[in-house]
Amino acid sequence: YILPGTPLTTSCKNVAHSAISTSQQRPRVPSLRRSVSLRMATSVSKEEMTEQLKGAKKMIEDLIDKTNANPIMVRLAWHDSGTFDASINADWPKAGGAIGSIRFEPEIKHGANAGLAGAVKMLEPVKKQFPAVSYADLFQMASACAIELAGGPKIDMKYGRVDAAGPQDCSPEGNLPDAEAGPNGKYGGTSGTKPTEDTTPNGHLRKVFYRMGLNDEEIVALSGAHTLGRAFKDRSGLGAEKTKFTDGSQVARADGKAGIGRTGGSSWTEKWLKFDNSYFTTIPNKSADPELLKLSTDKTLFDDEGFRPFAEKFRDSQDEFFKSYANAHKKLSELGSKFEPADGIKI
Ligand code: HEM
Repeated sequence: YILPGTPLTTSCKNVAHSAISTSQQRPRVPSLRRSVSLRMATSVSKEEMTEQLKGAKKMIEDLIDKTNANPIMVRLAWHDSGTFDASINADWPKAGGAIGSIRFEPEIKHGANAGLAGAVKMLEPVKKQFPAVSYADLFQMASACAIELAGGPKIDMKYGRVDAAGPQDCSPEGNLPDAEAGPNGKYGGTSGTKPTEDTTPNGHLRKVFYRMGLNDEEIVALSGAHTLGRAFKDRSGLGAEKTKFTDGSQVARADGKAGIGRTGGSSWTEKWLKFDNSYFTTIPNKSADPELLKLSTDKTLFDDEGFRPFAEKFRDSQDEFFKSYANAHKKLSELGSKFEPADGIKI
């Protein structure tokens, strides 16, 4: 499932003063005249880029509202950025991260990414209509919009991410976390940029997230994204075919409207299209409905001494959760990204 790069836009307003190249490699040509004309063919002004970003945001918001695709957009963005390895000092984009490489084979075919090709496909019409916006930006934008639309915190996003150019920029398989141990009793493995193998879920989570440069508070806060969404048998193999919360019989949306998209799977929370702190109130609740999902990597947030203070804080205060989540999400959304212009674009 290869999604080829979209042709570069040809708008040339204000190139001289605030040009943003949509290509990573500036052509090296001897004549100034030729250089300018080439740049004009591959660049858009900051103003034009801002307009395209705003247009893309509006289109994404409509798309998510219509399809209830909030959870899968959050998962798509996280699986693009979560490959980052902070210890790799080689040239961009060798360290992985939020670079849009998930749209290419082999990355989109990694086991952890099962189901995400459909999410990339949903965003293709947006890319077509706003071609100057990178895939890396589209993925991260869709996630931030999804959270906000579901009632979650506003995330201080910036845009202008440069896209990975091709399959050669894909991360190796094995950088994302496992929710349960494999048949050998171990989580993770040795195939990613760094081994993440561990016999415990907390040890495994730390190996994965510390590799990204994230800390315990950020691990716990980001895990709270499971307040949205479901696990599916035909993707991760986890959860049930369906539950009373996912069969379409109950309202899951934050605004009380009907509609869940595809039925089935197991959710972590009852209202799994609403972003709130119910993940943290449900996981430790022994009398929570048994049809709700509690994976080993969820339960460890209340068992591990380093994680527990944060998990309890987020259980007791949705405000604290939202504050911490918004900061951690912003950081996650920028891991490994290269921005043009370097300080990004706010819309
Ligand atoms: C802490 C380690 C994590 C593990 C082990 C984990 C594992 C999983 C698994 C097994 C699924 C089910 C996938 C499927 O069957 O379709 C899932 C879904 C999901 N994950 Fe995570 N995840 C983790 C962290 C995160 C983070 C950091 C985020 C976002 C910030 C996130 C967001 C989501 C969302 C929104 C879904 C629901 C997707 C849907 O409904 O289509 N997860 N996760």
